[in-house]
Amino acid sequence: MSAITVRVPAKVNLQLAVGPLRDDGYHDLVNVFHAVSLFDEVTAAEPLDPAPERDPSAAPLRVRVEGDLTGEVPVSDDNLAVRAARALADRAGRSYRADLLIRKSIPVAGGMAGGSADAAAALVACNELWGLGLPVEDLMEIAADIGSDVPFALLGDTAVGTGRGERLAPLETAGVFHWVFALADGGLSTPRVYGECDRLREEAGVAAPTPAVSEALLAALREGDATALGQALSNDLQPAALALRPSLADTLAAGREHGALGAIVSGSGPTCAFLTESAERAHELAALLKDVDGCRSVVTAHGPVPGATVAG
Ligand SMILES: C[C@@](CO)(OP(=O)(O)O)[C@H](O)COP(=O)(O)OP(=O)(O)OC[C@H]1O[C@@H](n2ccc(N)nc2=O)[C@H](O)[C@@H]1O
Ligand SMILES: Nc1ncnc2c1ncn2[C@@H]1O[C@H](COP(=O)(O)OP(=O)(O)O)[C@@H](O)[C@H]1O
Repeated sequence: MSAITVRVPAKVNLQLAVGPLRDDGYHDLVNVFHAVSLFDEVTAAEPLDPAPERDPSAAPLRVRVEGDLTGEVPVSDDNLAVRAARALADRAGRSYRADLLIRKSIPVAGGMAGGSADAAAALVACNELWGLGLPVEDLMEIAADIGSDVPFALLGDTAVGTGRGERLAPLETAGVFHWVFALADGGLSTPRVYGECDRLREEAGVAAPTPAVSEALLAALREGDATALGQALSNDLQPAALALRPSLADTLAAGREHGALGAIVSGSGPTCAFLTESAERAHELAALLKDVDGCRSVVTAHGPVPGATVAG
């Protein structure tokens, strides 16, 4: 096969409980991930130019990015998809080549793990393109070294992540949940939001709690109860995201006023997520939120959906 395309979903965090800062610079988490139907696509293709023995200057891994607002996505070796492909080649012990094309629909630096999704998609695509046949457990290990959210993009559906979010256990869910996402202008830096969370806790003299999964959330997922799920959504990073981007409070309030079952900042933000009763209600709410200040665009999606999957 000379090209493999993988489709990979965005995530929203249904619960993000942030524990103390660890010595390695990460926080212990209980992170309930939920994959939603907003997808990036990554194609890994055999390069058409001469093999390296004939052109030693040719880079083994190259990347192009297509889509709206892809300005902040690096097209260098720092791209998370390139880092993932390189880590996979290193594991296989050979200098494989690939041209990667990322078609982005997931907002960049939006708290929906688009970069992590691209890394997971690159692992699946290159594993196939290079005929490595590595099992998903091996891909999971490589994924965790790239970033805390990357393993979940391989797994998809709904899962709880512990440790720094990379140790996953799938969660039982029933039915389909309907979401509206309000995308903001510009991103928020994940380390900066974690740093602000620590700062706010210190300022308030509050010790970081030991993170624990919400039983109410687990029950709502098991029963497919959107009303209960809306009430159980929680995000310990939300106060920090709001401190750094105060306009998000207005976006969340607008969603609640228009009847969302739950309104929350997704992960480190600035994307805001709204849960609704039905696909129809999601479209109605999306239309109402379109004109809210600070809202760049609004999309609807459903979850859960599977993780990185070879297309076609
Ligand atoms: C906050 C979350 C919620 O799912 O995602 P986003 O909302 O940004 O997508 C994640 O915890 C982000 O995971 P990811 O984006 O993979 O982060 P990593 O590359 O592993 O780490 C980037 C930086 O975030 C901080 N970090 C990340 C994970 C963690 N458990 N504790 C942390 O403090 C650290 O400062 C770290 O250096
Ligand atoms: N393939 C990629 N897609 C998006 N961002 C990437 C990618 N590779 C590296 N990055 C960098 O990672 C940062 C965080 O990206 P992203 O995963 O979209 O956001 P978040 O961590 O908020 O979910 C971006 O600011 C960008 O500089």
